[in-house]
Amino acid sequence: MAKTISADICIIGAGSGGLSVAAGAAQLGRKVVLIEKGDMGGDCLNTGCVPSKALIAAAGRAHAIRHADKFGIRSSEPDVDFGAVMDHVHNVIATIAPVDSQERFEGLGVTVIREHATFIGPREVVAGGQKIKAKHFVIATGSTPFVPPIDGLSSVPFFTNETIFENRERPDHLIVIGGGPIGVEMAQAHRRLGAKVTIIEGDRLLNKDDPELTAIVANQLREDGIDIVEGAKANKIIKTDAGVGVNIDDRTIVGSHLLMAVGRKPTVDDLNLEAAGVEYERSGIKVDDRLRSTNKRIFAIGDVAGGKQFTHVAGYHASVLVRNILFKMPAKNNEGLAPHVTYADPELAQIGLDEKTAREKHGDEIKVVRWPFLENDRALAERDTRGMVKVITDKKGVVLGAGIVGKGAGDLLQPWTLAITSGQKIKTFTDMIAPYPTRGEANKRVAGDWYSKTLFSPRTRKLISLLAIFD
Ligand SMILES: Cc1cc2nc3c(=O)[nH]c(=O)nc-3n(C[C@H](O)[C@H](O)[C@H](O)COP(=O)(O)OP(=O)(O)OC[C@H]3O[C@@H](n4cnc5c(N)ncnc54)[C@H](O)[C@@H]3O)c2cc1C
Ligand SMILES: NC(=O)c1ccc[n+]([C@@H]2O[C@H](COP(=O)([O-])OP(=O)(O)OC[C@H]3O[C@@H](n4cnc5c(N)ncnc54)[C@H](O)[C@@H]3O)[C@@H](O)[C@H]2O)c1
Repeated sequence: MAKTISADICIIGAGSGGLSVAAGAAQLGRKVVLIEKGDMGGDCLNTGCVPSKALIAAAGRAHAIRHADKFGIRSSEPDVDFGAVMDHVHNVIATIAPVDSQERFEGLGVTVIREHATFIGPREVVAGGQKIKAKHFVIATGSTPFVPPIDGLSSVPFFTNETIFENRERPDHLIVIGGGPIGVEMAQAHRRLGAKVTIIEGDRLLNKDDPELTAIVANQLREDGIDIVEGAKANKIIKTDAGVGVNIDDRTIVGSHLLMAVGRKPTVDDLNLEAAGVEYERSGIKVDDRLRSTNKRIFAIGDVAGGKQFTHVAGYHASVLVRNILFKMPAKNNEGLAPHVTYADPELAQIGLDEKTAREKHGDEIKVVRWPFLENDRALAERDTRGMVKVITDKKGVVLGAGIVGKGAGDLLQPWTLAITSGQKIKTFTDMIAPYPTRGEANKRVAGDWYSKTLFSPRTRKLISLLAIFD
């Protein structure tokens, strides 16, 4: 007979979302059970954000060695030890892992069960030999790589994000199917670590972002030597002597290895959601604006909730949930305000509306301003002037969206995130004093540009000459 545990909150999944709820609820004195079937830390720590950014960092070093000559330092072809690069990647994971560990959470008072969880009723879950009854359940089971039913795919070995960081030998020629964030980040990292790389993208590269900005990333990828095939869906995969062949339209691209990066699938299988009265669809569990499922005692957060799939969104969902469940506040999910960053070089960061969506929503009642890093002294000193800051406002200057492409774009975007979250006008940026020389000055200059046409108009000049009477 299964042992029964009673809890205030039972969380399924110890990834970015589940861990945040567990830490918050336990520290607020609630009895929390956290169930995890795999590694603590979920996708982000083990097979997502952390290993990918560590690999990108190594690739950046290799790229810098190749291109040092512009600084008067002799360039050379770096001697990349791919196995040692993967050691570095796993070392970074191990360094961060204690924060997400079972020991840490048990130290906070959480009961951690390392088993697969399944619902057996609207308020009951079983995991291993234990039955958990709770006032509230949180499904934070994340997502897994979507593997499309492409003819022949099952006849060849292929990587996904779950296996690529275990590979210790540099691929001769990596074919990446999918030119979204995973495809782009992994393609550039592998190319810079010495592999030949081809990206096959059915639509256009990074198609969720502003094409004016993504074109700058695509240029760099091409300059790095990546072959990009856009508007071409992989329709058949064949096994070849070299490894793998991917048929697109009337030609076959042959490579040594294959990475599938065509999107994600919410982890809803094997949870027996029907028994709990929780409905789901292809994109994930159906939730209302308070993240409640069709069973009001069961919430869903993070990748499985069918919205934006980012670690910071899963963490934000957790905060919405804590306010709802513990503070009894009707907090609403407003993930539309979440920024996203693709960590290519140059980085690509976006918050709020991009130009196309802003025009669809506001017609011509918007103003678009840009400031290129070509006019930024720090960028010139660093000989890296790729990219720009692009800002969209309404007629009165309220910031609707901002997109940045360039070195450190993710960090540079943060004041715009604050401005949009707090409904500020672009004038806030002209008022601030930005330290010189920083890339952040571009944020002030783009705001200055918004006013310059008015400021340097004949009307203002006339006003200034009138005021000169008081000289
Ligand atoms: C290659 C890659 C790079 C990424 N880079 C970034 C980035 O730079 N920035 C960013 O913000 N986002 C990034 N993401 C996205 C980010 O990893 C996810 O959005 C985030 O991990 C989602 O968190 P989550 O808590 O919803 O799910 P997860 O972190 O996936 O956690 C879900 C957990 O639930 C467990 N689980 C599932 N079913 C059960 C069950 N029945 N019983 C018990 N346990 C179960 C799983 O084992 C897993 O540990 C990246 C993703 C990938 C794949
Ligand atoms: N920096 C980050 O924050 C980061 C990094 C990686 C992943 N992520 C998260 O993970 C999610 C998944 O990333 P992803 O890149 O796998 O998915 P994605 O859905 O963003 O991109 C997949 C791409 O594959 C293409 N595609 C689909 N089928 C194809 C086919 N048969 N042939 C050729 N192309 C095909 C699609 O057109 C699309 O552009 C992202 O949306 C994001 O939420 C975030």
